[in-house]
Amino acid sequence: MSSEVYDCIVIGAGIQGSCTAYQLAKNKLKTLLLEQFVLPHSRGSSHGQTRVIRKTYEEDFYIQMMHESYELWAQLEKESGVELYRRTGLLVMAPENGEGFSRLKATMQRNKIPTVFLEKQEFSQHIPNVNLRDGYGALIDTGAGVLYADRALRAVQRLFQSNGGVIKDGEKVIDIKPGAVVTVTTGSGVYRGRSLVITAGPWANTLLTHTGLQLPLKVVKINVCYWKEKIPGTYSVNQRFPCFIEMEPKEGKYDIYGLPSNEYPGLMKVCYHMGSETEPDERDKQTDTGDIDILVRYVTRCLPGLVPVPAVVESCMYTVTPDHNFVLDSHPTYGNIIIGAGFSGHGFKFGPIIGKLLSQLAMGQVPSYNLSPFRIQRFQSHARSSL
Ligand SMILES: Cc1cc2nc3c(=O)[nH]c(=O)nc-3n(C[C@H](O)[C@H](O)[C@H](O)COP(=O)(O)OP(=O)(O)OC[C@H]3O[C@@H](n4cnc5c(N)ncnc54)[C@H](O)[C@@H]3O)c2cc1C
Ligand SMILES: O=C(O)[C@@H]1CCCCN1
Repeated sequence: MSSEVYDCIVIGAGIQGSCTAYQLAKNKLKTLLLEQFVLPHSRGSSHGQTRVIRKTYEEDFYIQMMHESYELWAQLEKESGVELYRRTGLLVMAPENGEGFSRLKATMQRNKIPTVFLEKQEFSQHIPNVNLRDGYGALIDTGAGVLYADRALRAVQRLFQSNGGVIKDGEKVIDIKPGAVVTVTTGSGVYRGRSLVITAGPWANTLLTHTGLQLPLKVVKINVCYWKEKIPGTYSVNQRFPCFIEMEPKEGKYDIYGLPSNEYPGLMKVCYHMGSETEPDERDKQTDTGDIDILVRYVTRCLPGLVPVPAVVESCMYTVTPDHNFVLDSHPTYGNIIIGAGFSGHGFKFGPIIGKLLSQLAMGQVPSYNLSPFRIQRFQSHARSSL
């Protein structure tokens, strides 16, 4: 074991761990970022070319965090010199008189988010090649867009290193010994840190076992489906086609969403916002395609310009909490162990602000947002502490 003691060790170099490590290094803390796989990899939750960024949320607290997150993404673009965000707008379709849509509209208005409400008659003029279901309303969050995910992850990791941070990839953490100085053992080394941040995505509970804590997290495999345009360019980012979310689609219980064709020319990404449960190390053994059946019916009904058979299917994982809100908190027993987990399929856009908040917790500072929606305590009967 080296006698070196880091100010902070971060486990997991997905978007949340990388953004946290970057914030710590920027604050001049001696920081080590450990990653089990050789980087870059496609086995967790942060890989792939694109993610949606939006302020379209029903809860004020997410909108407030997104205001700052947009600013931090813009700063990252500036510091890295890499384009990370492309504005496309986000179309939301939902049952017009449903509770979700009413709540969403009210929150958008209350927070003065630039929004265009589309009447049924003008819908097809603004959004050609999309069939709006009868009884469904539509709005556009005009500032929403696409984040270039893989590019963003690389940029943040580079900035972390250029601020003096150390990344050790291909090093799986196999043990954690809590204490005033935490000892972390990997397959090839032993490291010590005054604080520890666990941002292990789908593996959060595997690591938390070493600290006597389990969270109510469900890991699901998402089939990331790309669909071929019958006429290339119909749904292209270059034609200013927006991202979209359909809430409460008739075809399934969860949202269906899409991003304009961009990363694979002629192919549009359309996915189901849920999947089937999996062990993170056994992801490829989960072969359920019930979500794809739902998507085939949806594409056939709603997106007539796409061939209703997926042309490419990739894999990704969500780590889902019971209320779909994140976990951003200190460990209930060990105050110098910080946990960022359960991003429930919507955490990427928050990466920079989550990095800031987790770094504040690791530095013992008061976090700049009220973190009560994200506390471990909210699970009460769910969270099992074996200590
Ligand atoms: C298909 C899909 C679509 C999505 N769409 C959106 C979207 O449009 N907008 C949005 O905002 N969000 C979206 N998300 C969610 C977002 O991508 C995730 O919330 C985010 O990437 C989670 O990041 P993370 O760092 O927590 O996890 P991960 O990226 O999984 O990172 C955790 C890391 O920890 C490492 N690790 C685990 N165990 C160990 C160990 N023992 N030792 C060392 N390292 C370890 C893992 O290898 C991994 O690299 C989507 C997710 C998916 C899957
Ligand atoms: O976080 C998001 O914005 C998207 C919305 C749709 C589901 C996947 N995640």
